Amino acid sequence: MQTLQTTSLRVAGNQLFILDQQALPQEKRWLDASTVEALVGHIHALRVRGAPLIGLSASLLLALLAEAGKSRDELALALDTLRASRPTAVNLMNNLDRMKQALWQEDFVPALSAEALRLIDEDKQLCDAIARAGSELVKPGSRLLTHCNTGGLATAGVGTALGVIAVAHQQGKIASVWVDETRPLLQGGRLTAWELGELGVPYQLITDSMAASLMAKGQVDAVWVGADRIAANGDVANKIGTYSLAVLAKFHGIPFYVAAPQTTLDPNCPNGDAIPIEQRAASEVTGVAGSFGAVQWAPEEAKVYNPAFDVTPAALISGWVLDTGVVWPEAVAKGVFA
Ligand SMILES: CSC[C@H]1O[C@H](OP(=O)(O)O)[C@H](O)[C@@H]1O
Repeated sequence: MQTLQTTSLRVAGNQLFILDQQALPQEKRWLDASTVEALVGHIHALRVRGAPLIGLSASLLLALLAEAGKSRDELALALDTLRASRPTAVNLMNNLDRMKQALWQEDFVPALSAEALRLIDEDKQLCDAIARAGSELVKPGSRLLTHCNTGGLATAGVGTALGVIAVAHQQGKIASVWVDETRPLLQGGRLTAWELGELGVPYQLITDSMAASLMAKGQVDAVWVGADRIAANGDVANKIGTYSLAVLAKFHGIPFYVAAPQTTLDPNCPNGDAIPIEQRAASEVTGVAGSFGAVQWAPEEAKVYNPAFDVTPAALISGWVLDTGVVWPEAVAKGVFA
């Protein structure tokens, strides 16, 4: 496969490398992800993360394994293993379903490579389209609030919600961005802060618990988040803490937008109750770990509830900003996502 580089993926010499997103921003560390075991480990540990990126990394690896001579049966097993690596973000399943179609073609090696590269190029274009559509909703002088990380690190392009913010910034419409640190894994405090700094977008980092008082003070003009899965009725699974932001935004009359590509839609999932929510390790809540080391502060015996995502009901969402344009609640109520 040709040499390829995105913000957090690299293909060189038929090997896949990933930018370790758990080491950022203190360290830019590229790690080998050229086996199923290695990539699954990176996905489990969120060294590779972000709904679109998880699917794209898995697709690229499958294509590289095919070029390395793996049999169709070995590739089918690899595909199933990768497909099960994280349960909530549907982009992974959607991408690998397309790769499976390529796998069953007679000349499957070039078919897999072509499909993986097509998915990468499509995601870049999807991000650009989302950013164009979403930036039109951003008014001059906006103070936006965002949660988790939805930028170039999580996609092959400019990002989803963060792509909207980046383009709106280029248009001179962003006064500032409130960045939720996003406990427990701090994707906002580590990754979004880093990406917005690189982009020169003015931002202030806040703890997740500060969003409510900022809204009460009239300091937030709109909330922009990404998505891991959009159900047929418009319910959205996203990083834990998104639902509380949506409730707060509704209470304060603040627009709440979800930005996502088509690959996040799941018409086979009737509503948010049917979205599998990944439960993660207690150690992510009882302490913190990164390239700086690790520290634990809660009692060893502490019982912990650590869902990686929550579900925001469609009734709390002002608009779904997709690559095909903005989808408003009336259309969602009529079943546009079904
Ligand atoms: C454009 S990324 C979408 C989505 O993925 C993130 O989850 P994670 O960091 O666990 O992979 C987060 O929910 C983002 O909103």
